[in-house]
Amino acid sequence: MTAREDPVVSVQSLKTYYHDDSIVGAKPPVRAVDGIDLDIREGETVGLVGESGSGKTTLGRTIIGLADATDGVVEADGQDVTEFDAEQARDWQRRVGMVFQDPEESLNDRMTIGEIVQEPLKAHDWPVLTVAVEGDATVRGSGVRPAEPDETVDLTVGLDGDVTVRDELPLSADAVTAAVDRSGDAPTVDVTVEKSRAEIRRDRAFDLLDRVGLSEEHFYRYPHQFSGGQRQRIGIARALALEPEFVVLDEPVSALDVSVQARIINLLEDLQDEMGLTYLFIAHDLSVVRHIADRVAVMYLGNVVELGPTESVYADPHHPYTVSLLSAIPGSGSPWTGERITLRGSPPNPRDPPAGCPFATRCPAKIRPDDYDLPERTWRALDELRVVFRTRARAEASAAETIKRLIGLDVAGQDLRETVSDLLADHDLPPAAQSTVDAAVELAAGGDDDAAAEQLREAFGSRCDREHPEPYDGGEDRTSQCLRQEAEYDGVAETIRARQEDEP
Ligand SMILES: Nc1ncnc2c1ncn2[C@@H]1O[C@H](COP(=O)(O)OP(=O)(O)OP(=O)(O)O)[C@@H](O)[C@H]1O
Repeated sequence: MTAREDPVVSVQSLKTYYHDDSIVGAKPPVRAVDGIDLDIREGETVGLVGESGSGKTTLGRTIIGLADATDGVVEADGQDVTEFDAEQARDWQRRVGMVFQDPEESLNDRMTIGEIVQEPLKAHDWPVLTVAVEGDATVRGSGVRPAEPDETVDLTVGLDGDVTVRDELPLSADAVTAAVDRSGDAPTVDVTVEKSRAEIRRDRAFDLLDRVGLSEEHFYRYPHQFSGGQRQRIGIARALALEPEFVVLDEPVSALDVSVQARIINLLEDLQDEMGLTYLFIAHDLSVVRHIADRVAVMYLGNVVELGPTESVYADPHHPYTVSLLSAIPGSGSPWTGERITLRGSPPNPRDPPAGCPFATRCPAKIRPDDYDLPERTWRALDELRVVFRTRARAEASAAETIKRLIGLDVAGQDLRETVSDLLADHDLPPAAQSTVDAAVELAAGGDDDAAAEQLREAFGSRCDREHPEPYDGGEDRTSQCLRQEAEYDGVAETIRARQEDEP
């Protein structure tokens, strides 16, 4: 669907860190969300992708107020969600919903489907019907209150006592009477609802089950009696119970068979159209969000490294991490025509992220200094050598042991110099580079591993290791956080292709 421009939620410089509870020996916090800017516009679906642990769930939970922000702003209707008091937070909870990945775990097996779907209704004491009266009037009655300006109106009462009920409510106008007393200065309206709130809740649950493709007969059954796809439908009905505007869908189809996935995605799209919903759709790979997302946000180590309209990002990814994710889509669906990119190693520890670009340690398009013309594999060997010295400086372990762990070499009995030459054995370093390495090894052998690492950094270090990239405006509603977007550098895809050709 076409999104309108207004953001429902505007995330600004958001950080969510998890701190250890223990005071003694506390580790640095996990920087799950580490400085994110993201507007989610009314009516759109933003696909949030990235590998496990990149912080997707934490971002979704922080937006809807289930996780505490450490810093930054989550703005909705001009207010900062992260600063809400208890009552405002409760109000916000009504306006947002969340669907979880594993319908098996997220549904309580001791509750019937009817109870599960009604749970949020009861928790929020729903319904208290909002009443709008023509002109200035006082509203009285149990289970009703006057509608605030800009609030959804449940009952509209005319001064002749005529009542109109909002279509979405399971309540007929016959069940509501309004007695208008005009004897005072302003009219007073006494509203009586003949249907109990429990009955309205039950009928609302029936409606919700119907909307998600289940039926009344399922009301008294238990979750274990349903298939995975049906359980996810129940999870969706529960998330929509309070008519939210914004829903976080956290891997809603990842646990389902492929054939079922398509049906659930279709259902979510239909519900979005019918109810005017805005979605944040979390998935770990790009193939799932391709059809449902208007825009895609790619997350890595607590950062949104690329953001843009889905088709545009697919056709021409700007960030090397996006390129690598796209290259992993199996079959002909991938717009990346090069070889699959296998990222080296694993993501850095989010308690201790790199100082520069978060992706620098694994980036297949890392910027290299102009001083030497070396093949990429040699640059990587030099990076590894620097990590060895740094790790050795920190851990005070023997360099041989460190190297052994890092690259799996058999180094038993060898000394530092030998293991370093093993690491660089297949690489042809120009004399100037070789003497820099030799000097660094001497420093390390003399016990000054820090100086050795620093020497290598000065000679062979990359901008990417030092500078955290700012969001770069790529035009056409696109941003990416990669220094390679600057005009002086070759493009990301082009660089990766050239490096792949260099090293079959
Ligand atoms: N309650 C918590 N306490 C401490 N660390 C946490 C907590 N929840 C998540 N983390 C850590 O925060 C980081 C981000 O986790 P998060 O679940 O947000 O990522 P994700 O991208 O959604 O991953 P997944 O797809 O595996 O859920 C991870 O390193 C994770 O281990």
